[in-house]
Amino acid sequence: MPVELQAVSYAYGRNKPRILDQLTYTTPHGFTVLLGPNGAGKSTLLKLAAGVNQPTTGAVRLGRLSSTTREYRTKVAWMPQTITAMTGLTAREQVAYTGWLKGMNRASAWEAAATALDRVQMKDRADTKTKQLSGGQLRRIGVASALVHDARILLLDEPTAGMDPAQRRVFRDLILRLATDEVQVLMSTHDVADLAEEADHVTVLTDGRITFNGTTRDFLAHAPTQTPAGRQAEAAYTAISSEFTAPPAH
Ligand SMILES: Nc1ncnc2c1ncn2[C@@H]1O[C@H](COP(=O)(O)OP(=O)(O)OP(=O)(O)O)[C@@H](O)[C@H]1O
Repeated sequence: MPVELQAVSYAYGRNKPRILDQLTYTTPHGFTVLLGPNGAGKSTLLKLAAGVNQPTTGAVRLGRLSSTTREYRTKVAWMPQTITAMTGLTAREQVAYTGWLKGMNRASAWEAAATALDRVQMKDRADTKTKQLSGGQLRRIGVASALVHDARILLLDEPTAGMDPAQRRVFRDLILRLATDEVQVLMSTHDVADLAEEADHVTVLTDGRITFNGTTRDFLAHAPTQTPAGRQAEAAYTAISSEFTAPPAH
């Protein structure tokens, strides 16, 4: 079941500009990458879909459930751009804590944390204090925290930012495994080349508006015909971006 943003507008406070204005969007099936330039509103869209922020006008729903409800937030997981290592907690404790915050009892959260750490290949770091983990490892803790409570929708905000190419490859494989028939993954990224070709869907957000939303195949079809293999996603993204910014023909 998808998340639906229904004519959603959002501003960070009264008298502040609207970052999103009457945006309507349904999260696609499978694995979707959310692309767009800096400041386009990707994080804002993900926070609204996660129920972390509430729209100024419009509604965010998952079937019958409104994003204002606690039940909604148990079905949707959000990984923020910055993962905070909690002082004094081990990796397993930090992941279990997230599960508990999402309404699991202590024993189930503790067991689920071990499984989630295993899925992100961090089982051997379960007893390490999160303050001692590298940036890439901490991001994997972020994904494990998103996985711990069996959410149906995973919203990941630039999970590969700051990773080296080898870490990105491991991460990409992990994310590809996460999207299943039952679980949707919507992930913002600037790694167009790395991820867009692997996704089922691509959504491009420009200046708070959706400028492309379709299958990866349709997205890649925007690349000029002579584009070499391996450069298709970047070329398609550039073409879509310039279509949007091009002045109207006279
Ligand atoms: N907490 C905040 N208070 C005020 N303005 C904010 C806040 N967070 C974001 N903004 C503004 O909202 C707009 C959209 O920001 P957002 O972080 O959603 O974009 P983004 O597409 O995720 O950008 P990036 O790719 O740089 O992460 C920007 O103009 C930003 O300055």
